[in-house]
Amino acid sequence: MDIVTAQEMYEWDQVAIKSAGIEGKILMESAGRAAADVIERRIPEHHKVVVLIGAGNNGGDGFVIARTLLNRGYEVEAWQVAADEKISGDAIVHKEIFLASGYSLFQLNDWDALTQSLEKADVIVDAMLGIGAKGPLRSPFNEIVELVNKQNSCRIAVDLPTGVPADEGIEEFDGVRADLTVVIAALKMSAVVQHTRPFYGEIEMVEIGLPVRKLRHPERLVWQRHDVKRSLPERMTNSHKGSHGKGLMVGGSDLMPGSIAMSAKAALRSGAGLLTVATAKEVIPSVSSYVQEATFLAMSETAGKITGHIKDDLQGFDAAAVGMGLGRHPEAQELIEELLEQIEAPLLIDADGLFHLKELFDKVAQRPYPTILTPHPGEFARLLGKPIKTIMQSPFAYCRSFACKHRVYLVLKGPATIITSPEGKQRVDLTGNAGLAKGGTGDVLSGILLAMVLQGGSILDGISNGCFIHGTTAELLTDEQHAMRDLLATDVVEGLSQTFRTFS
Ligand SMILES: NC(=O)C1=CN([C@@H]2O[C@H](COP(=O)(O)OP(=O)(O)OC[C@H]3O[C@@H](n4cnc5c(N)ncnc54)[C@H](O)[C@@H]3O)[C@@H](O)[C@H]2O)[C@@H](O)CC1
Ligand SMILES: Nc1ncnc2c1ncn2[C@@H]1O[C@H](COP(=O)(O)OP(=O)(O)O)[C@@H](O)[C@H]1O
Ligand SMILES: [K+]
Repeated sequence: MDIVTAQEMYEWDQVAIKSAGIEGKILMESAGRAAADVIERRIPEHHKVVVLIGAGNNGGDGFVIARTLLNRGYEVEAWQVAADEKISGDAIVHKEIFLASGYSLFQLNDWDALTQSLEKADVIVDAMLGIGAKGPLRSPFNEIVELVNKQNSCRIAVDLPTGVPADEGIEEFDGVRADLTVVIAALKMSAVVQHTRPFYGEIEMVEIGLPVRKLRHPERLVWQRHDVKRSLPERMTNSHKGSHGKGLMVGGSDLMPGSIAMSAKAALRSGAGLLTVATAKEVIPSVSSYVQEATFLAMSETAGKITGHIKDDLQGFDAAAVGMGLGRHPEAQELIEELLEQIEAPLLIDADGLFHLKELFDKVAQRPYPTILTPHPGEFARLLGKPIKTIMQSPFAYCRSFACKHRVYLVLKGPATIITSPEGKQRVDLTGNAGLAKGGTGDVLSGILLAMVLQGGSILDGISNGCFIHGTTAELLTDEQHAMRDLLATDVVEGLSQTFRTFS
């Protein structure tokens, strides 16, 4: 599922119109009818519907929706909330068809009448502004949005809630708070950005007949189950443990032995062939009792934290992960530096491993092997030296420029996890739920990601699959045996079996 900016969406429309000969008014008819189908499926026939219609193409969709629902017997009041002379483009055509079909239109001459109409409505359809909205809402839209948000009725937005910017990066705005948004043809960026996402409510996407093969797809999409099914490496019948990768995991300390333990178990539960855990000597017994399948490298330690070097040969590993429960002591920086220089394979850096990384960016960029960083927003903000709020307002742009500049794969974790390749390709994982908002779930993710990288295929596919599997496991667990409140990171580790079974 593509994620587009307003500009990219307009380019698609132009391809449809100019290259494929699908006129704008046909696209509008398709969009409006598809949205009406969604609305019809969601509401009982006796419900009173008010459709609020703006001047541009979003308003045009509104004329089609109102006409279609009226044709199908719904009680609909269609309100044109822009002046007659402002109605533009294909919306003019659909206004004429609406009127010529024998239906009447309410005009915004009398605020009391609109207020009464909205108060009586069971459903308010917002077809006022879509991707064309620019700047703060002007009158009367600002007043109408306020009025709409006060109602108890169900609010259904067309394409995007009026007032919400389509793109990332806009902090100040006021918008319709929709219960459901019928998204046309592709997700707009703001549908997955933290501060704009809540305005959309539930999201349902409709297809409007765009010529998909002719479109220039942005390298930005939602990673879905069918993508995982297609790209998850198969386990061959005659494989042996070496076929599935030999992994190294470095981390753990006396006060955080659980992190590396959960990462290690998650990696093994996700298919890693062989796993060696390098950790402080005194930490080994607690980790090994939880992960009996792993082997260990005892690292020298000071006050329960790894301080020494890895003396073992680092050549034989197919991938490594470092940072989980490592601690933020100065010696950790030397360890990360050593791994960046010596691991001749993909290296994933998480948690405390990211703490000193700002000092090591040169080493990261120089690596001829893939480096994968998995920060949460706080860790990413630290790496960038910018406030979390600033980054989370434009996460796609920040992730892209960071990943390209430092030549890394970046996994910015959250309810919408953004995965970026060093070339700037972006994938969003929308799986998971607030059950994962707990300490330790990031460690589990690191383990899963290491295992995915170990098992071959492209790194970008592997880490995208890992994020999907992590989130889907939480969903399966909270659907069945757990509530979001009680779900633990260790439950996610054990729940992986259930998820993998759905892929076999
Ligand atoms: N061929 C197409 O382009 C298609 C477009 N579609 C719909 O068209 C929408 C985009 O249409 P438009 O480009 O006409 O844009 P919009 O309909 O989103 O908005 C344009 C109108 O809003 C006004 N406006 C902009 N910013 C404003 C503000 N801050 N306060 C008050 N008024 C403001 C403009 O003056 C203009 O009248 C999409 O979101 C989608 O719903 C669909 O019908 C499918 C086909
Ligand atoms: N509300 C949420 N919805 C979906 N996923 C979430 C949510 N909160 C957290 N997660 C996921 O849980 C994990 C948390 O990772 P992280 O913050 O590193 O935790 P920790 O360091 O405690 O292990 C990430 O994969 C993140 O995407
Ligand atoms: K809208």
